Amino acid sequence: MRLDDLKPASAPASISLTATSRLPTRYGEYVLHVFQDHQAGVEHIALVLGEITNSSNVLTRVHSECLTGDIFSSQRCDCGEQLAAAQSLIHAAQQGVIIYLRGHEGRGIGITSKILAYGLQDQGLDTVEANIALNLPVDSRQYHAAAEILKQLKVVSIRLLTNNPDKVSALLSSKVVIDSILPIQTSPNAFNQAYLQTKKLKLGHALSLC
Ligand SMILES: Nc1nc2c(ncn2[C@@H]2O[C@H](COP(=O)(O)OP(=O)(O)OP(=O)(O)O)[C@@H](O)[C@H]2O)c(=O)[nH]1
Ligand SMILES: [Zn+2]
Repeated sequence: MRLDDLKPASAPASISLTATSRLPTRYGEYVLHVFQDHQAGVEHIALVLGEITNSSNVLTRVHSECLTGDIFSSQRCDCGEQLAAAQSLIHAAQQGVIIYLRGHEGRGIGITSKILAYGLQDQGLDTVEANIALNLPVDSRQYHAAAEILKQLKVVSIRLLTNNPDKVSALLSSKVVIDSILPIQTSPNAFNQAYLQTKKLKLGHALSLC
């Protein structure tokens, strides 16, 4: 796929493809596209394996940026493990896409506030209470950029890897066609057990925990 192939005349100017390259990874040889989100002022990533243009049922992970989990292997959350699991599943299927959404750090509150929230969680608040104590929204993420990227990649419909019902609703309201939803389970550890329990109980995530 070339840059020109990805620019339908009808695409809103708010998201545009700015660069593309091969990206060999431990999980296969992907193609990485950078999309500039002019409205949010961030650059999102689409990591594509195999041919997804005009394809249905494409295995898809829409992943919110988590610096601590994705880069530093933090055990306070399950993000890093989920990202690796998604890449591994896509590798096994030999087709799929990971849309890595920037500006989503801390469910939208940013890295400074997330780390402040971690401090409050260390004093006994849960992940939801900590955001509220900082006078910040519990979850301010939006997904229309992901929908627009899927449209520009000409993906017809997806198999979405997620446990988050709000993500499903948001993508559906942005006109993404979801064929099925696949849970993305990770192994809880001593540091993220309470966090996962809160995601399940307060945020409605489809997690099977004991
Ligand atoms: N504010 C805040 N954000 C967190 C915390 N732990 C992880 N995050 C952020 O939460 C986002 C990921 O959201 P999750 O709820 O883990 O998962 P999800 O993407 O909504 O749902 P899945 O598709 O099932 O993974 C990332 O942006 C993380 O930075 C926390 O304790 N507080
Ligand atoms: Zn995380």
